[in-house]
Amino acid sequence: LPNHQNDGRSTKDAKVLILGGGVAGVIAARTLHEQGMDDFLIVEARGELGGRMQNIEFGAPGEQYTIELGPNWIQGTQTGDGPANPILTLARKYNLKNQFNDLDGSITTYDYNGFKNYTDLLDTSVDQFDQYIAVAAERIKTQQVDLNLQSAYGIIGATPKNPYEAACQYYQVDWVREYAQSPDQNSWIMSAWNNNFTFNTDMGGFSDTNNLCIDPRGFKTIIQAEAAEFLQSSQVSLNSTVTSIEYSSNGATVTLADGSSLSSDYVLCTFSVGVLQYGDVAFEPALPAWKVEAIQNMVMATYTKIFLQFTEKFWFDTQMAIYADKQRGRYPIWQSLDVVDFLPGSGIVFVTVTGDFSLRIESMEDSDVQNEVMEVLRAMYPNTTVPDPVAFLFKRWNADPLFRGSYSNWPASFVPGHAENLRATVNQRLWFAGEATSFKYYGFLHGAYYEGLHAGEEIAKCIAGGSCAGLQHLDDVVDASPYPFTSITP
Ligand SMILES: Cc1cc2nc3c(=O)[nH]c(=O)nc-3n(C[C@H](O)[C@H](O)[C@H](O)COP(=O)(O)OP(=O)(O)OC[C@H]3O[C@@H](n4cnc5c(N)ncnc54)[C@H](O)[C@@H]3O)c2cc1C
Repeated sequence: LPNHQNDGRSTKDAKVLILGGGVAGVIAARTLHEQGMDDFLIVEARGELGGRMQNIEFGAPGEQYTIELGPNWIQGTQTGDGPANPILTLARKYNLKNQFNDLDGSITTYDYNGFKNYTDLLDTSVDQFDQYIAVAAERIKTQQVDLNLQSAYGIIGATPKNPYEAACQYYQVDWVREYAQSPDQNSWIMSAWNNNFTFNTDMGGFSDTNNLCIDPRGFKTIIQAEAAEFLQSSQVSLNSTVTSIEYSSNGATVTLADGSSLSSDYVLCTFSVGVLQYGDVAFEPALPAWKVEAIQNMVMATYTKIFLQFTEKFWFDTQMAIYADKQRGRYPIWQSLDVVDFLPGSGIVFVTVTGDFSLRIESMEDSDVQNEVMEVLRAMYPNTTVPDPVAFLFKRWNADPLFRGSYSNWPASFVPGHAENLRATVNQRLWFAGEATSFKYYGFLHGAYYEGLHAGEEIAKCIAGGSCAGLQHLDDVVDASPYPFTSITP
């Protein structure tokens, strides 16, 4: 048998198995490579790298355009020569075509009877959003308990009272800031800080600008091109679905769907928290209770873009539109790609739904969803003969076993100890990284980027040092106090 012991390589299949070839996996691999450690293997179920960065050609034959099913924006760019979002840095390096998306100023508003101007309410909802962030900062100073956003809006006196206020709140909370969950499912304090770290330059954020990727190569091109700079074909195994991960303090063995297995000294798991919650991958031994609690306590939100193409544009000339329905979250946010800065002449408009509404439409037939969407569009344009679309498409992110949702979102019951445990190493050998393990930028591409970087650096240190404890965890996340009302008799 060949013996690799003397050439510095592991006798196992790789020193590090990187499970998942999304942003976190690719950047972890690049980091190991930069540290001179090339004995790693990326194991990815799909036929390409990029993970949730996915695009397709959409439209009638001969009228097709590249659209993004997953991430679309570089969120928070750069202010002057301040810190740059690393996704922006990659975009610059690979000449990614991206454009400023005017999410504050280029908006038309509608309700179920057609056009209706309520942009003043939108301005109010921006002020309310700023207020809830400011109050969250005060609560942190005095170590007050986290609450959910619905409570936050109630406390600052901003609970929506009609469909217009609800639509504007949805725009600010569920949509612009991409929490993709209704306010009752969001942490107040952490969502405020998640917002600040990316968008608020006073808090170290990049900028409050969102740039939309409209590159015909697709957004994923930046991560694939980056991988092409350092990755050898022997360092990546595509079309390889992991079914189980066996780990001990000596290393790990990963089993694939075809029955084959791979062994390593270290394993870095970058699967989404949705995949981990769902139990798509078996861990042997079962993960410890502190890790299970952290995984199950995070929320995997779903964000769904529903694309339509028409032969002729009949809709708003702004980049954005808001539709206020009697039911909050029913086909509320519309984006036109058929504008001068994006894909002029494309005839493409799309509507986004999130959270429970996403789950609802994932359980429906495409044709039924299309009928509902068209009903809304026809209500928005009562005096126009709105034809049926020539193309219609949406991706079911929650049903996809490789993702089980779109991105993580911190609920009020998730406290910093849980975040530490979500990221912590198990038995020194089993590591975790991905957008969800980012304290500051969970949910975002740049969160996945920084987490891949961090895990790569830490694993490289372990390898260089011979061994190490990994990232530490708390055995118990303690936040509760004993039942205090001793004077109350049962
Ligand atoms: C609809 C949508 C819109 C978004 N919008 C934005 C946006 O505009 N801006 C932004 O910054 N972020 C956005 N995001 C979030 C962003 O896409 C993620 O934060 C980021 O891509 C996560 O990268 P990751 O490496 O952590 O995980 P992933 O990209 O999920 O990588 C994990 C990899 O593991 C693979 N995998 C899973 N299970 C297995 C298995 N059993 N065996 C082998 N491989 C497996 C998956 O195929 C995947 O490639 C959006 C996401 C979605 C879905």
